[in-house]
Amino acid sequence: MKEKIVIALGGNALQSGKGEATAEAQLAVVRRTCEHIAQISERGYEIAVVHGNGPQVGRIVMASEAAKDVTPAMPFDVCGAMSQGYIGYHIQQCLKYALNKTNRNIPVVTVATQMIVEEIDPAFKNPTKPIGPFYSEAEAKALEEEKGYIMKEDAGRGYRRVVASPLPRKIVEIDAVKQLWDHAIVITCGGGGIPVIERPDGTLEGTAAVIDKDFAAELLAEQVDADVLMILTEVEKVAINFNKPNQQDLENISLAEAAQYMEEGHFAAGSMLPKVEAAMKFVRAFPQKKAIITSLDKAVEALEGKTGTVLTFN
Ligand SMILES: Nc1ncnc2c1ncn2[C@@H]1O[C@H](COP(=O)(O)OP(=O)(O)O)[C@@H](O)[C@H]1O
Ligand SMILES: NC(=O)OP(=O)(O)O
Repeated sequence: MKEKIVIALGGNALQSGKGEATAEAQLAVVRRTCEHIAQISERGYEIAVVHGNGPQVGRIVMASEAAKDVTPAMPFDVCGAMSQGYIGYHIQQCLKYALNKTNRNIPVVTVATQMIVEEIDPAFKNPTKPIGPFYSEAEAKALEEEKGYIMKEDAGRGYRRVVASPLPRKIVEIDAVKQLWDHAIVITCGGGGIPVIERPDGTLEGTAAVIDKDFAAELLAEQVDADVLMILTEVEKVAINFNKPNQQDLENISLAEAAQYMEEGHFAAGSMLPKVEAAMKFVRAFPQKKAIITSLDKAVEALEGKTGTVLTFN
């Protein structure tokens, strides 16, 4: 039986390091990303793809607000849905092309995916998720005053707007994803899913937030009984003492070791921490399975056990 893998794509899979925001720039990066995903598919894995959307949804919100004199501004959840649509479209187009090059006619489909979050999630009172472009400190202060945004420094890279990032609780379209699984590569839970709150009468209501895509990918991996949760980012391995002279890259780590390093503060909040937390949650739920954190270009090698940080229960 083919192994199932849920792949979470980090920011560098969608945008160049310079963060150029045009659709053309994104398409060029996605083209390269999809070559790697096609290679994974070629190795015989069944795949679902989850992608981030922080920069994209931030820019859609900005564009929508800037155009409000011409056309009504879109609510935040709708902007999230738009980001799923255009990122999914780019991945569909490029992945299909990459698969066809190896004569593998596998359908690729994006599911606009809603994710139930809890209205009482404390994240709504403590926004942490960076979205949109980077700003200088002075620009950030001006935006706080002008627009009431909450701006925070993002891992030494500049200031960004932050929004609430509640935990994903339930994938609304999970039955559709499961049915599609045997027939297609499914792009789902994009941007962590469109955050919705379930009312007592069963209706769903979109809310202003951006869910962490690594946590969403983990939930998906649990729900589809995936064999591997693979989180792809910029670094080949997770490290302790990251960016310090005594940095040490981690290869195979147990749940207990990961917990200890986390406790010691080795993983930066908002960047590596959610990835390690998602990986830990997956192996806690499925002690026989593994989570891999590595870079896009090392994904195939990591699946062959040659590199990456591999987290297992023991
Ligand atoms: N302990 C660590 N080990 C490795 N990378 C780390 C660590 N702490 C922080 N990082 C940084 O976190 C980044 C990944 O987070 P981020 O860029 O936010 O993710 P994404 O790939 O999902 O966009 C890495 O590229 C690295 O710069
Ligand atoms: N939604 C989400 O996690 O996006 P980023 O990966 O771009 O932060």
